Amino acid sequence: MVGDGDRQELTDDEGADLATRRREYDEEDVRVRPGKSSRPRTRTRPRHADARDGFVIAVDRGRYTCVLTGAVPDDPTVTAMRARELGRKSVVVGDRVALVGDTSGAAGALARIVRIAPRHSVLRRTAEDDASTAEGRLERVVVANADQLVIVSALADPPPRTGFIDRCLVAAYDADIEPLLCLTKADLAGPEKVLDYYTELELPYVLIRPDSPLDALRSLLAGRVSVLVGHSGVGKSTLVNRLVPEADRAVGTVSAIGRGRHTSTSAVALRLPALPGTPDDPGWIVDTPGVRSFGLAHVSAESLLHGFPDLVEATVDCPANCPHTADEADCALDAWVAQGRADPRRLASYRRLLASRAGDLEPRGEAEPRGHP
Ligand SMILES: Nc1nc2c(ncn2[C@@H]2O[C@H](COP(=O)(O)OP(=O)(O)OP(=O)(O)O)[C@@H](O)[C@H]2O)c(=O)[nH]1
Ligand SMILES: [Zn+2]
Repeated sequence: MVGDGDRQELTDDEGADLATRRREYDEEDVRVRPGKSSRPRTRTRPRHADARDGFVIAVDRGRYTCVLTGAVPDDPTVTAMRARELGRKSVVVGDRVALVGDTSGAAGALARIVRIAPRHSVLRRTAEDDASTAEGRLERVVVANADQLVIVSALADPPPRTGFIDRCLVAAYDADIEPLLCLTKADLAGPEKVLDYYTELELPYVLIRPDSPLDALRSLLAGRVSVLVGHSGVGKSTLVNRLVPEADRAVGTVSAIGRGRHTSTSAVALRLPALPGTPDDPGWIVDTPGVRSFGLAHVSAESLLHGFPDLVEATVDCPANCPHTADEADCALDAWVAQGRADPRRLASYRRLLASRAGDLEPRGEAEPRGHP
C-alpha cells in the first residue's frame, strides 16, 4: 500500500529505516548517471540551467510521470526518476519539478528530477490515527500544490458522514487549501440535512445528479488543482469519468509507463478537458483512490480547531492550555454550544477527532466508517 510516492515526510526516528531504501535510489541514480560532465561551470550559472519545468501527475514505484510546462494535452508525458542530488526530499503528485536528461517522452526514455519547486500547499494525512505505533505516526504527503479539496459525499446510498467530512475539512484547513463540498446522488435525497450541519461555515458546495450538467463544478475547478476525496461508493469514479471522459485512457497511459501494471493506489492528476468557448485553463483534478480516510495524528489540537471555524471564537474564554475535551469543566466550548452559538453536533465531532488523535478508541463506525455495502 505504501508506494514510494506515499512514503514521505517521516518523523525523525523513522528516518534511519529509510536511509537504507534511500541508498538503493542513490545507486540506481548512479547507474544511469552519465559520466562526469567536463562542461565548465561558473559560479553564477545554476546547475542544470537547461532543465525543463514539469508537473508530476503520477508516482509509481520510483517512477514519476511528468507533464512538461506548456505541453498540450496530446503531448507525451515524461517518465523520470529522482536525481541523487534531491537528497531526502520527497516528490509527490502536484510537485513542480525541474527535469534533465531525456525529456522527449519517447518510449523507454528516462529523465531525472533535479529540483523541486517550493510547495504552496501540502495536503497530508497520517496513515492511522494511532500515535502509539510507528505505522500510526506515518505521515504522508498526499498531494503538493493543490488549491482545493473536493470532498465527495453521497446524499444517500451511502448516507453522508459528517465525521468524514469534518475530518477532510481539518485536513484542508491544515493544508491551507480551500474545501468544496461535492454532494452526489442528489437524485436520491436532498442536501438540507448536511447543509444545515454546516450553516455556520458557509462552505461552498455543488449538487451532482446523474443527468445534471457539470457546469457549476467545472467552473469551480477551472484554473486550479483540485484533489478529490471520498468514501467508496459515493460516486467519485463516476464523477471523475464524467469530468474527464478520457480518464481511463489517461490512467492506461500512466500504467504503461509504470512498468505495465496498474495497481497503484496513489494519487493521479488528470487534466480537465478544455472549457467550450474559453481559452481559460480548465484545471486539473487529482483522484486519490488510495485515500479512504484522513488520519490527523500529525495535526496539533489547535490546528484541529481550524477545521471548526464555528467553534474557534469560543476558545478565547477557555483557561490557558485548555485541552477542550468534554471532561475539562472550564472549557468555554460547552457554554458556547449551550447558548446556541454553534451546533452541538459540531462540538461532538471536534471532540471525537480530538480523542482519536490522542489515540483513544473512538467508535469506528461513527467518525471513520470502513466498508459500506
Ligand atoms: N443514483 C445515483 N447513483 C449514482 C450517482 N453517481 C454514482 N452512482 C452509482 O453509485 C455507485 C458507486 O459509484 P462509483 O462511482 O463506483 O463510486 P466510487 O466512489 O468511485 O466508489 P469506488 O468505486 O468503490 O471507489 C455506482 O453504482 C454508480 O452507478 C448519482 O449521482 N446518482
Ligand atoms: Zn476549551
